[in-house]
Amino acid sequence: MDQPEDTDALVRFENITYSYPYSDSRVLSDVNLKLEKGEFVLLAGPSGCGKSTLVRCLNRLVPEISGGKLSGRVIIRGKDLREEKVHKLALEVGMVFQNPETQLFSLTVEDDLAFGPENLGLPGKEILSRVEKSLKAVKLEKLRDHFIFTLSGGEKQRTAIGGNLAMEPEILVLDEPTSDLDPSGTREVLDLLRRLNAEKRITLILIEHKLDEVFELADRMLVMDEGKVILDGKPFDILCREEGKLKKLGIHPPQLIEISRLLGFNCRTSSPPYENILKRLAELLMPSTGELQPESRKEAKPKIPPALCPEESLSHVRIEKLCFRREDGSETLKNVNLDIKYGEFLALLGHNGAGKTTLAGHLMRFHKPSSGRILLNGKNISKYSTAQLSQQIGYLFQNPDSQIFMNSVFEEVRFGLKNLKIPEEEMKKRVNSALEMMELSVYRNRHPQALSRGQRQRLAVASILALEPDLLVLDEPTTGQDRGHIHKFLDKIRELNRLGKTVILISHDMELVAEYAERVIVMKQGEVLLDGPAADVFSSPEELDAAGLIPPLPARLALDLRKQGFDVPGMLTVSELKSFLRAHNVEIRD
Ligand SMILES: Nc1ncnc2c1ncn2[C@@H]1O[C@H](COP(=O)(O)OP(=O)(O)OP(=O)(O)O)[C@@H](O)[C@H]1O
Ligand SMILES: Nc1ncnc2c1ncn2[C@@H]1O[C@H](COP(=O)(O)OP(=O)(O)OP(=O)(O)O)[C@@H](O)[C@H]1O
Repeated sequence: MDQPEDTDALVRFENITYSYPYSDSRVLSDVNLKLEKGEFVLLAGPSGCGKSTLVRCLNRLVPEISGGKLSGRVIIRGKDLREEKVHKLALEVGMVFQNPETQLFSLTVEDDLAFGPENLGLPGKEILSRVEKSLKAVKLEKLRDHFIFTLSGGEKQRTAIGGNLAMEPEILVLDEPTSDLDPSGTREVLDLLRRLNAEKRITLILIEHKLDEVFELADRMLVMDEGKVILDGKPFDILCREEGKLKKLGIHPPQLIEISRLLGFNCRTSSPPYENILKRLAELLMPSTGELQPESRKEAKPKIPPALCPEESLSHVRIEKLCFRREDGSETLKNVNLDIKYGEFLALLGHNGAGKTTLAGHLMRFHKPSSGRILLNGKNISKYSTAQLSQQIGYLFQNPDSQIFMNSVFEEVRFGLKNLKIPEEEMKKRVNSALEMMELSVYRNRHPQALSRGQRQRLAVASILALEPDLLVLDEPTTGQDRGHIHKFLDKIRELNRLGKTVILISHDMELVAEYAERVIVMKQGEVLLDGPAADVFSSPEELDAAGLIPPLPARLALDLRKQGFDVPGMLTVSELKSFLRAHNVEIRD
């Protein structure tokens, strides 16, 4: 029987069930949802649960482009989308995809932002004004004339968001829009979304794995699992009430909620402001640490670019006076000196466009230095080809699609091993174990492009792990992954590191860096700004701020407690904070 039309809801999903072509398994299973105009909805769920597929029903990319079987209806403003044209919907429902490269087609940043409004047939003046507003909103004014192919990952992400903003759509779907952005860029974009939602009442659907920055912005949180919406409510309520269920799905509570709960705050409707958490911590520590101890404050001192180590033989990688000037004359790397020892777990951080990927790419000779040199195992790499280097270095590209090209998941992992001429039996063993490690065994015969983004990312990682290289260079390996998979994967990397592998991790995720990396290098505009143990670097908020970075919450709390005179060590993670409080007999709720 037809349900009566609900004229209030902006969007209705009615009994949506969907399977991809050549597959009987349901990726969406009887989804029923109503979204009101102006709602800010946070959509979470483990990698592969169907989030991207669900939102793609809103502009009929599913099933018009994807193929497959869709039953049920999606209704926007009372209109059944089956009667709408896909190209028209693309203008009404803005969509920022996970991989920005799939939606940038113009030559320059400015052209790309103008593309949508031009297609709407708007007058020239209006187009110009929208482009200007969007450029400003995503802070790309300075790069307006730059060619898209020259942009860094984060700059591309900003362009994709800007392009959608310029269309001023009524509904805007963002599929992990901040995954490639630096922390301050993330805050800016989220602030922009908050304003768009509040001032223009744009309905927002935000898909995110990392909830820390977003949960306070959303009015509503939806959690999916295996093609179904299993939780629907206020973010605070869900995060507090359903912690166990969420953790099982790999959705970890934001640090703010975790710490607030530890300290006995009630977070069912809101979280306490940072100042209140700090105050509570100070109160709790007061009796046990006794009086204030300003003189014992240990100001951590990160090393500023280190002097070159004279003992070359100890270095796994040694970068000496490396400069890289591009054809357009821009200096992307300026006198970089680094000495990386065997078995180090090092994180390379910096704002979008700081030069991290360019530096890492030098190790593989994707770029040739303008001056300076790089030694690998004491040998100048200028003698080696990229193919030779790839036998010693496992290099994970920022975008997994840049390195996936075989026709099945199994073949993809086997490919690199074939090049190493490893015997067939050994090869199979390694492929199977890498697929198992990355929880991809069930997809072994599937085409890689028929995987979700998180699954493709894990496939790229599996291909590298199978090679068992001595040096792993991982350029933002955690994008598109739920926290459960991220921890399993990074635990594995840590295990390899403990067995002696050297790891260079490029990341914008400060929490993960704080948890896993021993040494942190911060780049700013092509130079090394900070280099030292993680605890020291995260105790330098001013320098980090200059590089667009924000220390994780426990590190900020420790720093502020020290400023108040408490003798608190540099703490990087919630578990370190817990141990510290326990050691000081502070009662916490665990
Ligand atoms: N073209 C396709 N053919 C067959 N199966 C597909 C195809 N694309 C995606 N899938 C499968 O559909 C399921 C849902 O994928 P979807 O991309 O919607 O997940 P997701 O929740 O957005 O994941 P992620 O967080 O990793 O992006 C996954 O198990 C994926 O393997
Ligand atoms: N092919 C190119 N031509 C000209 N400039 C380029 C090219 N590739 C990158 N750049 C510029 O070099 C700078 C450094 O880029 P890189 O990708 O190394 O930055 P990143 O620190 O890895 O940034 P992100 O965090 O955004 O990935 C950026 O400003 C970028 O615009």
